[in-house]
Amino acid sequence: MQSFRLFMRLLPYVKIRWRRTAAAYACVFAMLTFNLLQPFVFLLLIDRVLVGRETELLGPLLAVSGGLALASAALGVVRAGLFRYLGIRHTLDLRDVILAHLRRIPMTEIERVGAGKYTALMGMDTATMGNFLNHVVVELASQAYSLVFAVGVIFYMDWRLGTAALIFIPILMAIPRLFREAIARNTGHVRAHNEEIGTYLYESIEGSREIRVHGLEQWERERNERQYRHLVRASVMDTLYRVMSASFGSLAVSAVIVLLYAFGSGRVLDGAMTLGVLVALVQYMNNALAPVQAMNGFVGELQAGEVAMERIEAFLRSPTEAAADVSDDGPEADEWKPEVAAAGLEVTKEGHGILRGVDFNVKYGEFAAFVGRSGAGKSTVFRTLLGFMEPTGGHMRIGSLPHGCWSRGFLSRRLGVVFQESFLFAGTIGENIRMGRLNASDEEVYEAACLAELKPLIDSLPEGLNTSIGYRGAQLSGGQRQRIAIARVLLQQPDILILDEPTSALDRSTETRILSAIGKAMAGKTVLMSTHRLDTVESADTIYVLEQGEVASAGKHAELLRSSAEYGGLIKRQEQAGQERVPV
Ligand SMILES: Nc1ncnc2c1ncn2[C@@H]1O[C@H](COP(=O)(O)OP(=O)(O)OP(=O)(O)O)[C@@H](O)[C@H]1O
Repeated sequence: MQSFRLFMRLLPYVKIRWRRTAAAYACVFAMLTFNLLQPFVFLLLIDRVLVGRETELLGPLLAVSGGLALASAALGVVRAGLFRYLGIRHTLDLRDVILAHLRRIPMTEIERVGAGKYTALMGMDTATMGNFLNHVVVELASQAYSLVFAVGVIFYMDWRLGTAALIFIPILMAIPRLFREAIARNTGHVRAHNEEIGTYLYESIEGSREIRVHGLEQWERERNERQYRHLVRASVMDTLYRVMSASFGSLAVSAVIVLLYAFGSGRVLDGAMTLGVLVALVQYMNNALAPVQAMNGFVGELQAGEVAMERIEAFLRSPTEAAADVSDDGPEADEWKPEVAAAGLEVTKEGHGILRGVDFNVKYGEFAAFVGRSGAGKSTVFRTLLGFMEPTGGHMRIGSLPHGCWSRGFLSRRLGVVFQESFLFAGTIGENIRMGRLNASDEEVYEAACLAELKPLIDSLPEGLNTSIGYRGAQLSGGQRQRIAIARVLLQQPDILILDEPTSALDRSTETRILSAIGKAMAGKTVLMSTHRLDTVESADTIYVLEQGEVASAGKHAELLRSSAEYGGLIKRQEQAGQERVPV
């Protein structure tokens, strides 16, 4: 029943692929039938050929037995191939479901949880469920079939033994219940520790540079070792309970077979039963009890499935973003206008106010700059605009509608972003730029690359745009990576462009040329940019000076120079920093 419930819970998330599944199960049941017919052939062999001396039956009976074995072996190969295919496909189905949900949950949640949990969900848990569906369920169905078939034959041969079998089977089936809870608990612990270790290992790889330069190898080993100890303890306990469950089952089966021999030998000696019938009965009793024992052995796997399913379901129940819809539908196309405004915008995290009543109004075609000291809240303004953080107060508007009215899909086609460290995917330079607009031609990609000052680099590479850039663009410099991200957004040609310190890794002259290229490409469109290099935003229509999550002052560069102490302070600090750098 537990397996059936688990099967029903899993069903909505996988595509069953009925034709292949039916073929695979047909192989299973045909194979089982062929195997279960063998003891009957041996019965005839012993009683009719060996005891009854009907030697003419020897050849045909051996041929039938050999034929059954061959057919069963051939079906076994087909069955293995079909279930392997289904197992992988079902695992991938589940991964797709998880990935689709991952795309809809808040970014802050993804950043908080980290990679370990999601890798464990998509790796271990989906594989466990793929295995459950295409190994555990199949085995349970096969065992149930063998059990019914064998008990039926035993009843047909000797009703008293059949009745005895019916009494023993439920007792054997009750054994795993003794261990079920302990197995579930330890399986859960193993998963949780694996998840933690997954996060640590991910960090060990991502943080390789820091670990080397700070000599953190010992710290890394100790940190891992603490988790390994918990994992080892839980894994050993998990295995011990599983083995105990299976061993108690085996012991009980052996006891039943010994009893059967004791009972049957007396009847054969009395002449009440033929030797062939005793041999066949022992085999059928084995066929009846082996499934029960096997089912006991599956308790561990069932519990692992139960734990994995709970984790998957809990994840799929986790709240999604309000505007997670990725379709291109806007509320009303003519409500769209590349304008952004906020009034009293508040963002709070764990009781701490990150944005505290921020006001801004960026009109169509304007260039707005957000400046301020580190931690002032500039990126948070952009992250909120991008839907990565939820406002906890105030209003934010895009076009003529509140921010939340627009679907993520609609906005993603109209908003372009360059982060300080944009993510580059393993692939070529061209592929990474083309992510801005997937249907762009090679010429358009090259043109965008040139605008982003990548022409000298691309022309110097033997494979040009087709050059692979390695994992996260590791084969490029920080500035080259930033320029690829800029080329990507220039190719996209968004209505609103958000630049979050997009040129921090570039030298002054490249930065100036790129900003001028962006300015030309985005002429007449709306640009929001944050930066620490104040001279790059002197031409902005409005500069918003943020301090501790509030807009301390706003206006044009010249106005702010006259009236804003905060802006003056920022410029002074920048000049001092510049002077301090000169002698170095
Ligand atoms: N997800 C989050 N949870 C909790 N606090 C956060 C979160 N994101 C940002 N903060 C906090 O909010 C404050 C503003 O961060 P933000 O990144 O917006 O600053 P910034 O002005 O862009 O800084 P920088 O110039 O250094 O990039 C910081 O104190 C930061 O620690």
